[in-house]
Amino acid sequence: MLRVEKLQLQLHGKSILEEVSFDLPRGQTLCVVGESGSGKSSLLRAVNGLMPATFDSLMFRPKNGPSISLKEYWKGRVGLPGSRWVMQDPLSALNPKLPLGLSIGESVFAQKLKPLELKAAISAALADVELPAEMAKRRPAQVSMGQAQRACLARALIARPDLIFFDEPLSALDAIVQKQIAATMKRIQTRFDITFVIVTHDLGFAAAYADHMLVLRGGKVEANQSAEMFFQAPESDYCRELIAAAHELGGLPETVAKVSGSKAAISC
Ligand SMILES: Nc1ncnc2c1ncn2[C@@H]1O[C@H](COP(=O)(O)OP(=O)(O)OP(=O)(O)O)[C@@H](O)[C@H]1O
Repeated sequence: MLRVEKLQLQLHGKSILEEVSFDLPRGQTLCVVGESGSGKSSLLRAVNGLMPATFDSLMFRPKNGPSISLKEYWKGRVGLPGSRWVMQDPLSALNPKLPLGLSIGESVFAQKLKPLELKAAISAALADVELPAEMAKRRPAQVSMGQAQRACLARALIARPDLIFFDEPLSALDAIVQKQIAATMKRIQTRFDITFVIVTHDLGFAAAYADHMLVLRGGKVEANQSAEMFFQAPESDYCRELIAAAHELGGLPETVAKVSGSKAAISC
């Protein structure tokens, strides 16, 4: 549903992304990993037309329509039709002055729902992310970080997106809440047939979650593989080293086979 061929991004004369390609089928998850500064967030922005990238081809196929060439679509607009974002820090993503219900409802204001319909849609979105309807009245300062991130998920979900971009969605949360929200994400992905692109530093999460892996290093692709192949037979020494390091730190499940690392240097 999202195919990117040879995307290049230069900012102020510096190469940020070089020949990045991937092809993500509908309903699946691409995890984008790589050390800090490798270009993960820039890739999400570039794929949404928010940065001046060049590419051979960038095609997006919404659920109920033919493929769209984003080069054409972006004449006069940005973003991908039917997509939403969930960011790393839920508290800065939500308006502190607005009750959560209004922040969630903002996503569908353009649909001009009647007040009762809007209220029902907000309650349903909250229920989808396992929050009670009364949360709609609370402001961000009156909820936990995990509840705030669930509200951000509800804000994305209420618009019934085809695709959600996540930028480090769990990194502001403790391990138990991470696990619970990851389970909610998986459930809503299956239920609503949504495609996910997730930037993460957490290889353990990627091992449990990804269908495809895109590993960036210094703006270049180190691996573009199915997750199964990536964890069994990674494409480069650097990726072997990443997996070995995650094993050493106890960040990968035992079911992921150990691969022997090389001497590739990893910085964070
Ligand atoms: N607007 C910008 N202008 C100039 N350089 C930028 C801009 N945005 C990002 N960069 C540079 O692009 C490179 C990649 O940054 P990016 O934020 O995409 O990395 P990242 O992999 O997402 O890092 P992190 O994991 O720390 O968030 C960095 O060298 C960064 O300084």
